[in-house]
Amino acid sequence: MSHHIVEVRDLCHCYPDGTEALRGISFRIHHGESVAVVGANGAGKSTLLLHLNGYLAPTRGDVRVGDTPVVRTTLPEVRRTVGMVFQDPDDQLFMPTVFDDVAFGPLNLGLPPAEVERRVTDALERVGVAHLRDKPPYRLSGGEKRRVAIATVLSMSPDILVLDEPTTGLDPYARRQLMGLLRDFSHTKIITSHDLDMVMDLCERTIVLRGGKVAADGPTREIFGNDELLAACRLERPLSMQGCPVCGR
Ligand SMILES: Nc1ncnc2c1ncn2[C@@H]1O[C@H](COP(=O)(O)OP(=O)(O)OP(=O)(O)O)[C@@H](O)[C@H]1O
Repeated sequence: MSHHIVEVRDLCHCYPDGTEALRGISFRIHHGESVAVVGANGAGKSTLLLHLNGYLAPTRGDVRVGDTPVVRTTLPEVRRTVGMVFQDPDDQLFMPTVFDDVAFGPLNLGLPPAEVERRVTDALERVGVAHLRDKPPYRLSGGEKRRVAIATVLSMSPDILVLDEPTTGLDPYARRQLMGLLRDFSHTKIITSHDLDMVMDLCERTIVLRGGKVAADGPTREIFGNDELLAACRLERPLSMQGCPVCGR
C-alpha cells in the first residue's frame, strides 16, 4: 500500500428499513490530502465514512484503500491503515479506564508493553488529557470523551485519519487545540463536519453530499464561494467568509 489512495466507486447503501442513504458515490483521495465531507443533516456523511474502514458494507459499489479492497477478510489490515473517530465517543470507549481504552489497539497489535506505554502517553498528551489516564471514561465530560476517543485512534498511528464531526461539544480552546493537532497530522485526513470554519482552515478540498449523492467536489474556497450550490445543499458560508453584518463588507 504505497500511496494509501482511498477510492470509492459507485457506492450505494440501503439500510434494512429501505432508506437509500448513499446513491452512487464516487471519488478518489490521494495520500496527504485533507478532505472535508459536508452536507445537511441526513445527507449521508456518516454512512459514507462508516464504509471507509468496513463498519458498513456497500449494497452496491466498492471501496479500496491503497491496493486493498475493503471487504470482510481485509478488515484487520484496513483498520490498521484507516483510523476512525466516530461521531459518538461512547461508541469508541468501552474499557474501565482511559489508559486501557487508548492502549487497547496497540495491545491488539501485539506491541511490547514499553511501546504501548509510550504510544498511550504520547496520544493522551497530544489531545491534552494526560491527567485523565486513570479515570473511567463514563465519568468524563462530553468534550473530554471526544478527546480520548481521538487518542484511541492516534495511538494506532494510522496512515489515514477519518473523523466524524470531531469538534462537536468541544469548548473553543479544545477546538483550537484539536485543529492544531489535525493540522500537524501530515497524512491523509477525511473529516465530516458542520463546523465549516474548521473545514476552511484544515481542508483544501471539500466534497458536498446532497441526498446520498455527490453534489460538488472541489477546492474548499470555491465550494464555499458558490452561494447557489450552498443554498441548494442547505449549507451556509463559513463565518470567516460572511461579510460584516453591520457594515456589509
Ligand atoms: N441505521 C439506520 N437505519 C435506517 N436509516 C438510517 C440509519 N442510519 C442512518 N439512516 C438514514 O440514512 C440517511 C443518512 O444518514 P447519515 O447519518 O449518514 O447522515 P449525515 O449526513 O451523517 O447526517 P448528520 O449531519 O445529521 O449527522 C438519513 O436519511 C438517515 O435517517
